[in-house]
Amino acid sequence: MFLGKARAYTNIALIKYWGKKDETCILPMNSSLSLTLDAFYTETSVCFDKNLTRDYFSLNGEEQSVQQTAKIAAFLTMIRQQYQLDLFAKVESTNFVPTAAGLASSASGFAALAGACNQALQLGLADADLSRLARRGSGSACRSIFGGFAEWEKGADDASSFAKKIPSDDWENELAMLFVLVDDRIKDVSSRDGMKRTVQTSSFYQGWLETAPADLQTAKAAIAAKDFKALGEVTEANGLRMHGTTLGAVPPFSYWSPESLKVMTCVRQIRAQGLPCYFTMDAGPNVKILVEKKNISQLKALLLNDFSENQLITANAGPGLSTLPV
Ligand SMILES: O=C(O)C[C@@](O)(CF)CCOP(=O)(O)OP(=O)(O)O
Repeated sequence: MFLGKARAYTNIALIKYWGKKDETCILPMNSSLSLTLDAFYTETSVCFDKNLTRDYFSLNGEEQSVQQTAKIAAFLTMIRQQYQLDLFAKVESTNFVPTAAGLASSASGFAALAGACNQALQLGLADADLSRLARRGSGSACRSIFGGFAEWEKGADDASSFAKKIPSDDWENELAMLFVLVDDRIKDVSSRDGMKRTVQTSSFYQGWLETAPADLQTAKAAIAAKDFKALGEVTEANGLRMHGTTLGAVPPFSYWSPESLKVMTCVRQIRAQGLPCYFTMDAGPNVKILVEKKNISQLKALLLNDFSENQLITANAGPGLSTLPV
């Protein structure tokens, strides 16, 4: 038996990954940039065992169905092919998220799984190759190998598409993110399905591709200059442009719920009153607000006028992947 265990934290994209050039290899159409957070993480253990006759996956102590295990099994099959292995594995993941409000991201899960496999099989992968491995599980997972700010260079092929840490002089430690949980019954389109439909059918997708590279450069310059206003503005604009592409898809769709829009309006009003804060959203109705750590208490107090305490979760910058004792 070969055992491995790792912990990885979720990351939130400030410049979004939205659209694949290659579905099998998970190569993106554009480069992206994220902030790894400390509030949500996944611990994953893997056991490659010759006595197993198929892959098993349990999440938060519950055995998952074959269908739910499909993404994990596909990742393990890629590992078996890449490393000429004929062993099945048992994967056990625990998501440490303050609430079950669907915040657990595939990013922390697959980054942790990549780290656990690296340890179990003693692959000795350096960060760039670990990032590539995680990317094969879920694109955004490649950024969770690193703490703080990470840039996922889209690259041209499997070998050149991976993330790296952005030098920031630890500026991320002066920032925070406030999650506003929007309780929404509508079943979202998954990020994987959403970006596929958008790439294939959206009349606005070309506009996204034409603007994302400049947004990335603006965000990197803002980080280098520790310019919060510049980083916030490009984060909010880029997120809105990403979501704009879904409205042009066939059939059109949107991740925004009425309460999402209410949060966005609140953020704009609070910003207009002089507290710098900027929102971003991913493949769901929850809203993430980027704010300087010194202002998080005031922001939270203002939001409590419109939202309940248990809808608000604060997060600071988080660390990169760590392997754990097995
Ligand atoms: O995180 C971002 O850059 C933006 C998004 O979160 C916006 F929704 C997409 C993340 O997509 P992911 O779940 O990584 O897709 P996969 O590669 O199909 O598994």
